[in-house]
Amino acid sequence: MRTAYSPDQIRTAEAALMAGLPAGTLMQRAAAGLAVVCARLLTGAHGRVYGSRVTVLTGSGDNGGDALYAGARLARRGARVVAVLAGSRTHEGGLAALLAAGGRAVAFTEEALGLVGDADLVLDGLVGIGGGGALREPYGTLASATADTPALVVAVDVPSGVDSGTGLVAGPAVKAHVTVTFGAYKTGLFVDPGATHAGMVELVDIGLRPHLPGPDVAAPADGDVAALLPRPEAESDKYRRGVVGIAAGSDTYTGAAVLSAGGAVRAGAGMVRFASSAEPVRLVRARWPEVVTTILDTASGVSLDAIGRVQAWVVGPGMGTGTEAHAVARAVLSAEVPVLVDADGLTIVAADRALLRRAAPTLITPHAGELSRLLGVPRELIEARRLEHVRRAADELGVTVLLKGSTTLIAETGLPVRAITTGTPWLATGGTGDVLSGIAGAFLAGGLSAYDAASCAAHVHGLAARVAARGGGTGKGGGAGGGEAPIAALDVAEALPAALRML
Ligand SMILES: NC(=O)C1=CN([C@@H]2O[C@H](COP(=O)(O)OP(=O)(O)OC[C@H]3O[C@@H](n4cnc5c(N)ncnc54)[C@H](O)[C@@H]3O)[C@@H](O)[C@H]2O)[C@@H](O)CC1
Ligand SMILES: [K+]
Repeated sequence: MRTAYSPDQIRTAEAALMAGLPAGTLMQRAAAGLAVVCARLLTGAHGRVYGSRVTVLTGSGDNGGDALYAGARLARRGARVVAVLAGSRTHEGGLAALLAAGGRAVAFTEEALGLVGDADLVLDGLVGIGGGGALREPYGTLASATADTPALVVAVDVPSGVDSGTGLVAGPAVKAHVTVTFGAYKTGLFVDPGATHAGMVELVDIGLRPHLPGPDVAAPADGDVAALLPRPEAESDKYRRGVVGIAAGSDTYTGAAVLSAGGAVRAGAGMVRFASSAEPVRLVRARWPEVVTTILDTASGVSLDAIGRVQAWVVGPGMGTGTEAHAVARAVLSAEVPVLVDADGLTIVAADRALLRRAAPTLITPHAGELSRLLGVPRELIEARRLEHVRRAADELGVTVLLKGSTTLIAETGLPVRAITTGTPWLATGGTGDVLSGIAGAFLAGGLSAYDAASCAAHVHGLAARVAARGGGTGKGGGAGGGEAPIAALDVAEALPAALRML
């Protein structure tokens, strides 16, 4: 599991580590690691470090110091290094080291701005974990210039303009190809929009690990998900593997039902029971003959008694928001098993929050718009401050929350937020969320906690989308020349077995 920490956690750990070391040791460790990565990138792109052009954007804090010492190391290997001094102060030791190694330094001017475009590699040492709010000038202008340069852009610790504690970008920000971060990952590198600005993130060990507390955010890798997933054993039967109930679809919206059921079937549920009105039941039976279906008669009040035992429920996709749908949601949420609420189910609980007051675990899977209705907060604010709002939703609603997005976030009170980055932009298409609900429902029924079921489902869903976009599933999303192509939601369900085999 890759783990990330808030700037306060990092500073506390650094203080503890520094207490036992000569002054400046950590900065030297950081700069050495940074220079190694830069040298490797330059060698990869141009065959050598010697003669390459490096521009160091230098702010007034220690982030600038790291960049200057790394610039000095590159200058000693023959790189032509120029530092653009953008701050009101400059790290003295770092500047002296750069000049002694044959580098140059210039003040910020229009001309200096040209050095961003003329470099082979730009090192962003404007601000690190000490940054706050939108970048002031001239930092903002320099950060914007990194978007247009043909150079490799390497951010020092954090891309300047990205809030290291939240991933928030409040103005111009450096868009890096690679971010070299020190000691531990910073939360803002895992959460969009910060994660996108960071590019590939490389961690340089400076000895911080023994001093770190429990993480702020954690990003599971394939192996972590594989270890969590329920695997059938010799004595497993369909009941032990987990029976998931799905209450989804309506005579108006039938597709969501087929997709949610498909997600559950392909993710390995022992059995899927499906309950809805006649038309979605007919279509689910036609597409997934292994699903056991029940036509719900809502005329005389909803009862789930005839459906048989389930270990978890999924409620909401395509079910509508009328009186009958409300009655179904109420019946499902009064069951004493874990329940996943999605889509129309979220609209229903937004209007009747009391439905979420229950003893068994509840997982909700909103996108930013649905969370906006649940919290009464504008959608744009949720998009900009995803971490804050996913946590707030978990605390306020007392449930596990999976917030969909380019990085999916999962929050439960008292636990690190999980960040899932396996997705692809091709996933932003209608119906993929319905597939996710089925996958997570299958994992809940298989015995995972809501937190782990949500994390594993989002991870596997993202992998399946990638497989499908490359044409590797049985879906029809095959891209020419090994590239990626658009996918349909059912392709994601069909690619699940291939994705699970990859773990
Ligand atoms: N503390 C440590 O032990 C270590 C720190 N290291 C480096 O030190 C960095 C932190 O250094 P600092 O605490 O000096 O802080 P930074 O260098 O990250 O930034 C602080 C400076 O930026 C200015 N600033 C803040 N927000 C700004 C904005 N929006 N626009 C323009 N200027 C802004 C501040 O006025 C201050 O001068 C880390 O990110 C890392 O790069 C590393 O050398 C490893 C060891
Ligand atoms: K930086």
